Amino acid sequence: MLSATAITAGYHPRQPVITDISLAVEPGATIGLAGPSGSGKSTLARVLSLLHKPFSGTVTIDGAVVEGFRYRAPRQYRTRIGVLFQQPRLSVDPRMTLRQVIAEPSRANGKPDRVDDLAELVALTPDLLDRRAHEVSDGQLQRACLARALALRPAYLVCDEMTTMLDASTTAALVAVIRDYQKESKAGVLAISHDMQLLDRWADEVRQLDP
Ligand SMILES: Nc1ncnc2c1ncn2[C@@H]1O[C@H](COP(=O)(O)OP(=O)(O)OP(=O)(O)O)[C@@H](O)[C@H]1O
Repeated sequence: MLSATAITAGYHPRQPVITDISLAVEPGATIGLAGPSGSGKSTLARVLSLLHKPFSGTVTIDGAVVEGFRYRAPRQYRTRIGVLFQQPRLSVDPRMTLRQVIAEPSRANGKPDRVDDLAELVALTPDLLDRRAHEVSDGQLQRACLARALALRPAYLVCDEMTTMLDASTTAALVAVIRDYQKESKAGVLAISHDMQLLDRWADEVRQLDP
């Protein structure tokens, strides 16, 4: 289980964005997270992805309490959590080809890169793999980001407004890829979205963050 317990977090200690929030993602489950803009959904997602250190509270992964966040997060925990963001362009080095983007986590961890299999999984055709980020659409780039997020076969996937920039058919295709991966791997998913219809269809349970 990936869980946050009594998390208080934000960017200024005197003005936390979220206060005393607890949330758990069981293996195989999809938890939706909704709430108005500014309520702290992304902040909570970043804490759970070990990218942001909370002021207080704990994150545990499969029973182990995480002691370090950001660059201090132990690799064995970081690699268990895949992350997808709203704007793929901000999370990709523009000098890289899609092939390099998808291969990056495997290379960094000394594993075989499986780029062709991962590209097929997210329906990226081979000709796209040699293009750079500015030579593909948002949807194609988000497909590459999903392939990158799945590269190390994470036990948990945090999707922060992953589909906001995408059209309905690309959204449906990416959600289907995640569902298939989940069926086969029993991964737990945290899905953040403004789109309640999407969350109702996608998630087993939807949590609402208050303003
Ligand atoms: N890096 C940052 N530095 C300072 N304040 C920030 C930072 N990131 C977010 N905030 C502030 O924290 C609050 C919560 O932001 P957050 O992005 O977590 O909310 P959200 O619910 O995900 O919003 P949205 O639905 O608009 O994405 C907002 O008031 C925002 O301005």
